[in-house]
Amino acid sequence: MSMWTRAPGRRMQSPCFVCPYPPEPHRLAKPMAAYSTQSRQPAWLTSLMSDTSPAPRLYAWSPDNLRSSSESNKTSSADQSGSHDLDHRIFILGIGNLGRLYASCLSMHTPRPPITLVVHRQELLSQWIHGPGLEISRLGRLYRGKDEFQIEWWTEQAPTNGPVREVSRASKIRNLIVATKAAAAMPEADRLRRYLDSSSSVTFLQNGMSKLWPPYGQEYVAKRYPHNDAPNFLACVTNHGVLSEGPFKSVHASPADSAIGPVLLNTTARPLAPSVAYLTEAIASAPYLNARSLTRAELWVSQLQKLVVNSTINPLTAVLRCKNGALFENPDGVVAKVIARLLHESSAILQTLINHPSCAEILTASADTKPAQSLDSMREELHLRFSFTELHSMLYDIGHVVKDNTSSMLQDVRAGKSTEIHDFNGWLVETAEFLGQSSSEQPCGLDVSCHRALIAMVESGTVVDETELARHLLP
Ligand SMILES: CC(C)(CO)[C@@H](O)C(=O)[O-]
Repeated sequence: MSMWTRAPGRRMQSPCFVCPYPPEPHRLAKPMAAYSTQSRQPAWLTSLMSDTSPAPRLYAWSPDNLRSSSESNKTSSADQSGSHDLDHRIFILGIGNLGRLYASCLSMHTPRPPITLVVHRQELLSQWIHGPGLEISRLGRLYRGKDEFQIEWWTEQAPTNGPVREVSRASKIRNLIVATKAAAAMPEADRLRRYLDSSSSVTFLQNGMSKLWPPYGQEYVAKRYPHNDAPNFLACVTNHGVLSEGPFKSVHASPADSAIGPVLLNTTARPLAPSVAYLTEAIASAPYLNARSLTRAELWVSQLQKLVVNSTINPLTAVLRCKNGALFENPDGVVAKVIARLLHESSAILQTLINHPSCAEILTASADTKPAQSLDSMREELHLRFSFTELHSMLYDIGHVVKDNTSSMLQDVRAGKSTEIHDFNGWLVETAEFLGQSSSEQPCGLDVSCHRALIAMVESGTVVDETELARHLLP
């Protein structure tokens, strides 16, 4: 059983959360009314919609476009990725830690699917040409892969040297994994809309809640794909701890597990695109990924649980500048007290959220393939799962598994990159505000003061020791 579905006793083995394998996602996700954590349109959607220009034509630069013309005459790597293999080709956009992990695991399938890595800078193409390829060390063994992959850089600028090809040879991409940082994920997927349609499956790997949960997924799709030709959107929850050691090189420091499930499928296309099952199965059965497929409701719950982990471990390790395991060393210390405060706030938010009317349809969406379970009993189970005690023991279990890793947020701050604090703690704060505003009977005053203070610390680049942490975050 996945660490994320650890259950109080056997209660979570109820029909609602037992996942049939392989999945039947097309029967699970139906268009539904809304769940939103905001009453206004979110900034990411406003920003995408403010761009009314047509979807850009994009060119796929390959190493052949950087080599001299005599060299590129000798090579034909760009020609290998013809449109004939599109049904099986998996494009991975963003080759950071998670992109590397998924690419390496997918490449270990027998037979190996064709895989194209898509980098976001021309410089990375040059580095790839001269480097050893993708390297991941795991449990003392080194995985190395170069010929296993095609590599491309996608840009509006046509190459001036070598073959001039459009992305996916101007056909529709069938299988796309978006492995960028959270803030770039929707803008990147949106930029590719010329190459996506109902035959496409787009799987997001980012931590945090998917932006395409109702209602904004439907709103986005209605605006960008007005002819019912939207791609199918899926997401993964990744619990592995991966540490970057430079471009294309990572340590799989804490092997754990992953899950994949549907967020928003195009059910107007009948039959559902084969890419949904193909990509789901490719990920669910990839060596070393230890992944499984989830129903839509399970994915939503799993993302919420992972959010609790990321909104606790990531910012605390960022401000304390420590490895994950250091947070859990002293069960009576200051850090343990701060963790408890954060978890009390998170627990209250999630327990209120699951009782909000807008969540009913997400929770009941899988009922068509399973023996009926009443919404009330599902809520009762989730109430228990999101209790302080359950979240606390889940976090400490995970903390143990990923103790040797350096959190993605600490890696980001050390590399001078922006963090995902708004996608984690920020989401919780916004959700608490939404629940406070929309509660008609009695206003629920959800305390988010510890999450708020932690956001401010991360945003201002504050680094503290335990004494100062207590001063900032304990009453
Ligand atoms: C599980 C996790 C906290 C391990 O470091 C990871 O999600 C991360 O670093 O973001």
